[in-house]
Amino acid sequence: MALIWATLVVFFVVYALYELLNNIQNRKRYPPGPKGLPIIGHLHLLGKNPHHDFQKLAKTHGPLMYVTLGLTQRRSSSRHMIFASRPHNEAAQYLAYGQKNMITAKYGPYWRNMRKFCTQHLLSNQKINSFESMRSLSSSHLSTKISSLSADWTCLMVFGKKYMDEDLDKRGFKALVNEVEHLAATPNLGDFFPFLGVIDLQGLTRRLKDLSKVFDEFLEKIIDEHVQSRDQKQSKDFVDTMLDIMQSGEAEFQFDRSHIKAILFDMLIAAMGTSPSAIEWILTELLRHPHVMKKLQKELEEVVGLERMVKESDLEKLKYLDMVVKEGLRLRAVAPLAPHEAMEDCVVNSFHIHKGSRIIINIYAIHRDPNIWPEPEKFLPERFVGSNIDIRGRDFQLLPFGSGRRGCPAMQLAIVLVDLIVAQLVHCFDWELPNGMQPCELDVEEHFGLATSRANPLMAIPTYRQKKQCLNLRRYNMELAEIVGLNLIRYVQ
Ligand code: HEM
Repeated sequence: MALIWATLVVFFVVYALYELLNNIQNRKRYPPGPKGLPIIGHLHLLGKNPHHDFQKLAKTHGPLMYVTLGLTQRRSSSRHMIFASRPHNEAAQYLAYGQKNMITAKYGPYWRNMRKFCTQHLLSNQKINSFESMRSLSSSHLSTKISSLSADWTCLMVFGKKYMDEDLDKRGFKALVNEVEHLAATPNLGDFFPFLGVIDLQGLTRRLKDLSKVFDEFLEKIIDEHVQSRDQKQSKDFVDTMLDIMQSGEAEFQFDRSHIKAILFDMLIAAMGTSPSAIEWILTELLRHPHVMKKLQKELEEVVGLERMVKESDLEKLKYLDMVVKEGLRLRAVAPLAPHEAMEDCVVNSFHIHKGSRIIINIYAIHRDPNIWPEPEKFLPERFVGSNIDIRGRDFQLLPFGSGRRGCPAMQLAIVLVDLIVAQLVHCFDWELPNGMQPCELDVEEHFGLATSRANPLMAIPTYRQKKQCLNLRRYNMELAEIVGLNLIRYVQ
């Protein structure tokens, strides 16, 4: 009997040692991270500006960090083809017909084909150039009903015609797009605890359903109009081309009316939120730094003069403008967090990442990393003098448009829009702050959303500075200023 017990004890000891050794050998090294709470993980560490919170945590835990949010896991990380997918997104279930849009689509044939299609038929350099006349001439008689130039240009490019606020809803484009951006970025318990999505404790699902109904009716109307007018049209626009694909049945992926609506929705939201926010942030920094504004005006005077408007063809000669815009997009990242999903188990910087993990690239933190950018919190366009760092996703220290497969497909269009509108506003007007406010008093509080905008509207007083005062030009500029969301409190007569 004693022998049996001794054998069993030896067996268990050997087995335990074997298991221990095995575990040590196979132990996966996960990225470091803060201590989390049961069930909610690190959800309680995130406030109204999660990009700031992630940045603070990374100062303690390093650039590749592991946090768990509810029942899902997130890592702040570098990028790779394996991370080319997007995680589950509760808001897009309602607004984008079950993530059938491009922005939140999972990596796969549908996303690949739609991206290729949108790039070819809407966002290629050739297409963007073909809309140049629309961006200048038609602006002189912009409808005052749509208070957004971006909306106007987007409607023209994507839908083939302009739409008025009331075509969407009495609340108007800007208000509804703001609401979408806010809801899409609000931490939704359904994203982290899938079973809670159904209960809708935060009341978000009800608001999402309400919004999706308004947008759905608008997009249905656009498609119907295109179906009815197809035979009379000489040239096809973006919607017509998508209808052709749907009706031909030749798409290599499932493609019906809901897919068309999801893509149109993407373009509308992406275009209306991002570029106006970027412009508003750059103007904020110019108002906070009058010497930069003066230097930019001087460049514009030298290159363009004061006898005519800035044109798209002038942009490549405006080197200081390029630095101002780069620095503005660095300091005030409009899309501060890029959400991705790991498609396979992988190892990054010797840390193990599980398949299915959410990967969040904190563009905001990269842009303010003191190891890369001296005095990162300062607005210093001159930091780009003699530097060939660009914003097109090639240089990983400056990624306002992301990079790689999921990088912004509309980057070229966005750069033209932002450059042109900033140049025109600074060229046509001198700007001052209201009520004797000093430049350093102008706040930079952020409102986190799909596009992170100013929390408080920008108030500024423009004074007309061009020599030849042509009426159309004057009206155009006033509209431009309203369009980018500035609440102009006084126009100079
Ligand atoms: C200043 C303006 C803009 C900025 C800063 C910006 C930035 C970004 C960023 C950071 C991403 C995510 C990249 C990633 O996940 O790695 C993105 C994706 C995207 N953007 Fe933009 N964007 C701008 C303008 C636009 C415009 C005007 C449009 C449409 C007309 C647009 C359409 C899209 C789409 C469809 C995606 C998703 C691409 C995909 O997932 O495959 N963006 N953008």
